[in-house]
Amino acid sequence: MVQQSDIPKVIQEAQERLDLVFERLSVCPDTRQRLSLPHRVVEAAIPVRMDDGSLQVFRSWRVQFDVTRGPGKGGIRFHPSVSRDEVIALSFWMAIKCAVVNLPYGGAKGGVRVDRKKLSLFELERVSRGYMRAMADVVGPDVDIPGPDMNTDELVMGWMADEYDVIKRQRSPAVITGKPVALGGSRGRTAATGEGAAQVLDLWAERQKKDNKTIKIAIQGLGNAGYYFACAAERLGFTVVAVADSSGAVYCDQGLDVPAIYAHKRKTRELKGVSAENDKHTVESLSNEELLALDVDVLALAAMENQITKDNAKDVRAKWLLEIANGPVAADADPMLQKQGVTVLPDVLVNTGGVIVSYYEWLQNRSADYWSAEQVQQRMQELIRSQAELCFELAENEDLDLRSAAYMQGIKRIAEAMDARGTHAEFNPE
Ligand SMILES: NC(=O)C1=CN([C@@H]2O[C@H](COP(=O)(O)OP(=O)(O)OC[C@H]3O[C@@H](n4cnc5c(N)ncnc54)[C@H](OP(=O)(O)O)[C@@H]3O)[C@@H](O)[C@H]2O)C=CC1
Ligand SMILES: O=C(O)CCC(=O)C(=O)O
Repeated sequence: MVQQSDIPKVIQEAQERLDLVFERLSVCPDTRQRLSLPHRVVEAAIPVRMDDGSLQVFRSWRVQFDVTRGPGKGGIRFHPSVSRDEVIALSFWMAIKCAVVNLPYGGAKGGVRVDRKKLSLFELERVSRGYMRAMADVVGPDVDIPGPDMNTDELVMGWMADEYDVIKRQRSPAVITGKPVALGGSRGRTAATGEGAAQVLDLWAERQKKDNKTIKIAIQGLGNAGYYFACAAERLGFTVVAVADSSGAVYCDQGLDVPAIYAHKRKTRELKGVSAENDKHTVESLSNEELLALDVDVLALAAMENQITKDNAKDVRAKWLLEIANGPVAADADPMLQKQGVTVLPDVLVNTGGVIVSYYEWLQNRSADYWSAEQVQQRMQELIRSQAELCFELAENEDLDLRSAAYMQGIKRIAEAMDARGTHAEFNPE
């Protein structure tokens, strides 16, 4: 029997968010116990020779939280504050997320405690290859398939894929997703997370009978997820009026020229200094806090976890909050937002475009049959919209908030798989 004190605090907190779902669902109580502890946690030191000749040792983790529905799946995060607990929590949410959109995967996640911005390109390559050397024995196409996350991109995935091949002395493209197309990556993976989030928002607006043209969006985070979300949202007729990165935010009520702003950011590495020349209209500089409190229709959070907490939830004036990042709304802020009438579209549904296209990449690698960008886009849209539709209907029929409905959709599928494996042979709800 798992003791409460054995359960990592982050998982106790995660499970508290699921209380309502477990109460409502007639699944075996053992499911909750099974989801209390990670299946496997691997911690490794990565020694790296720096360009100046010194040696630095980076801490890293790979966690496979649950593998009942299939091999582990989840990205690798490079961040100076990443911790064992954070990776455990993220791997837990990956298990729920893959089940919400019915991918044949469990949940996993990885992390390296490193500040990418302080590394040269060669140092970044050595850290990436070092991570794969440390984890090569615990990942694999049928075991655990890493992919990109914060501060890791196709460059990093490509080096890791190559390192795995060198270690195993064979070509195994299906071991990792988010690779460059030249190495078996899928067309459309780079934009997929943002694209998928825009599709969920579009469907939600349609159900609310709102015209996209009347909807103004502020976005926190202008990296992979945030930038491609902005592009897709504009294509679908929404207006992006504000964007933020870690250096600050810019705002223009008539709408921003996001590609021009992104080009500036890529050149200078920050939003600071975006001026009127970069944009169709004059832009105003804001702080991140001001962006979160803007009077817009949609606040899209595409940066980090815990951006809206009990301390700033009261300042949110947007009607809809789109969670593109993982865990951007802290548990204690949820009831406050509900009370204020803010609808939260939850991360475990909204940001699944990325992992869906990662799944398609894995399928393409395994069949050696490669799809066009249009095929990828069409299949991803169909899948994310149909699973979002199911979730929205569940919320309506069961009178649940959207987060609880998404959790219910995911947990039910995990519980069914646990049951089918015979783990709960003795369980009979009748
Ligand atoms: N990439 C993917 O496929 C997926 C990503 N996600 C989630 O989406 C989120 C973003 O990931 P991704 O886009 O890949 O990461 P990136 O590293 O590409 O981008 C992160 C962005 O957030 C900004 N940022 C960081 N801290 C802050 C802050 N305190 N305030 C405002 N902006 C900030 C960064 O600013 P700066 O550029 O200045 O550093 C950057 O623009 C993460 O939670 C990730 O887990 C979820 C599913 C899939
Ligand atoms: O494509 C992947 O496997 C990464 C997905 C991921 O890490 C996420 O959805 O948070």
